[in-house]
Amino acid sequence: MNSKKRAAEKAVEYIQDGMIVGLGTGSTAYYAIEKIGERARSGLRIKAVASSKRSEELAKQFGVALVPIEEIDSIDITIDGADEVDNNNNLIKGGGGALLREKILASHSKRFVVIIDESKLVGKLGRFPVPVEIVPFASNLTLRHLRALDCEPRIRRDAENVYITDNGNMIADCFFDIIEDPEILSARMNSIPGVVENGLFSHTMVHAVIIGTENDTVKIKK
Ligand SMILES: O=C[C@H](O)[C@H](O)[C@H](O)COP(=O)(O)O
Repeated sequence: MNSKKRAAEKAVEYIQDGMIVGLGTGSTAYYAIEKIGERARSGLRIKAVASSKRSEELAKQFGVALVPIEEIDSIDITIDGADEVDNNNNLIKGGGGALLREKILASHSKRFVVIIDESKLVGKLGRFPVPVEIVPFASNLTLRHLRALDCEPRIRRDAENVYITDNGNMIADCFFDIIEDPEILSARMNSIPGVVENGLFSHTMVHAVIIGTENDTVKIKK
């Protein structure tokens, strides 16, 4: 079993009967959704909300019952991947373009469990570009504001076309070197008119990080 799958399956052990479960997005979250489907077929009764159209499709494919997000008040547990995790459990997310819905789910979750393999661990964030969801209107001007934060922003493209999120927006991937203070940077980014949300997730949201290792085990970092 690969390390992403190992981390995902460990996280799914936290799910209990009757819970509302947030489904993350990406190649690691895929294994979690698959495992939840397996447990549902063996009798686990849960309802799920998805952080992307892709994860919604996967849930249907694996037989995970979905509930419209408008019908819930809170989420018991959300299980999701990350692109980078620093020493303090701050995250960069959104490599798969789902950061806005993911952050909404995470912020309403009693437990937000992050599943990664060891390659995602860093001392300080910044090796991976910070994805920032921006509205298409005046995106050139929004990029100017982002550039003033000492990064090189690039509009994400999907082969020939500009990548469009599930919310109809664009993603600016912002290349930094090292991010010294993710909380301050996140606040600065979100104060720019035209920015909808950014992919920096504060450690204060994170209940645990489950790391699948190469040698058949998982480590849990709190
Ligand atoms: O938008 C996508 C998400 O934030 C993913 O959770 C993140 O990019 C990690 O994805 P993966 O598990 O495929 O590395």
